[in-house]
Amino acid sequence: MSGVAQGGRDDSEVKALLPEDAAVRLQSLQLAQGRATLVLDAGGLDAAARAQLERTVRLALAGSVEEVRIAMTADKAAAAAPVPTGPRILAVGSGKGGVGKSTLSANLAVALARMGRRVGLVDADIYGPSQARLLGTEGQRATAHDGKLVPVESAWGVPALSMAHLSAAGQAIAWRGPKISGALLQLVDAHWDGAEVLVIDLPPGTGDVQLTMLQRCKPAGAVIVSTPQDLALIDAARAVELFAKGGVPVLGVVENMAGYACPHCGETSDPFGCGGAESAAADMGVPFLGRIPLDIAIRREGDAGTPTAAGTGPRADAFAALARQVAAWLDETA
Ligand SMILES: Nc1ncnc2c1ncn2[C@@H]1O[C@H](COP(=O)(O)OP(=O)(O)OP(=O)(O)O)[C@@H](O)[C@H]1O
Repeated sequence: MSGVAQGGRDDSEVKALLPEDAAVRLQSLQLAQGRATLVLDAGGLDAAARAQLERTVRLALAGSVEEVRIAMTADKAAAAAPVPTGPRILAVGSGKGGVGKSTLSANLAVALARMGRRVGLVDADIYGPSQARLLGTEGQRATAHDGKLVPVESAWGVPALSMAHLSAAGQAIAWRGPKISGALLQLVDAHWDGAEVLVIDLPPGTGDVQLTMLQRCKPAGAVIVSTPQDLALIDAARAVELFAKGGVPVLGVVENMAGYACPHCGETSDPFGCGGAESAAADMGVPFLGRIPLDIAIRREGDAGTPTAAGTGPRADAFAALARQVAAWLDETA
């Protein structure tokens, strides 16, 4: 479907504004609400050349659209070929950082495992991995076999792979270069033998890792995490849009850090507001998957590597309720 930019310009007119070096690298262009989102093939370009390409595109489109978003893929040829993976991939994303996406990914995986599902966990936050800490596997290192990584086992029935598990194994499998996309693919295309679903904890935002995920890993679905604040919800809407445009069904939005139960008096308050994600999900036309309370015990348990979902009580139940919905979706879409 063609979009229309500021001043009534359509896709082809905007494309015509691009300098030739950018036009030949253009993989896709989308126009919506005055915003142009371009995916450019940056194969063979070093960091300086990528920055220069981005500057020329922004300059060329300035005044013609209100906002320009540019994503660069590393390699056109690589982008064409999907990675064959056994398990179905469930991406957990958020537009904004710090909303509890890693905490939610770990607990969702553990809650699914408790229901008897065979689930693995990939920490796609290449530069800021946190799953080794959340699952209590910090001291473990992944091994490699037949050129592929072997995930580490956690105590919660969830095998996992994270950059934090790789320092030794990285050398053993001849790391395929510094590209972040390559790193992600090695985590995904590993020995996930027997797993029916891989939960992937994505870094926040809509950058290289997300694009690699969409183009090469073909997620079966995505869960979006948001806190109740407006700013987080605006970014959540962007994440929903990114997956929807990539043809990935969005299972729905989870509201994290909703409702603070005071550990002293038991009174519940809503420091970040309440209900924002539910109405935002309705606006976005995606299901609302429920609330996870803001509870200091969830942070403590995460820091201690003993995921909340492995325990009992209302906060574990909140993750179990989410896992039931995901399990139902796995069955419906099998
Ligand atoms: N429901 C919750 N109640 C209390 N603390 C929480 C909750 N969810 C997450 N946290 C805490 O908030 C902090 C951020 O969580 P987390 O690292 O999971 O977020 P993230 O979205 O993955 O962050 P990043 O953008 O850095 O990847 C952590 O200290 C975590 O323990």
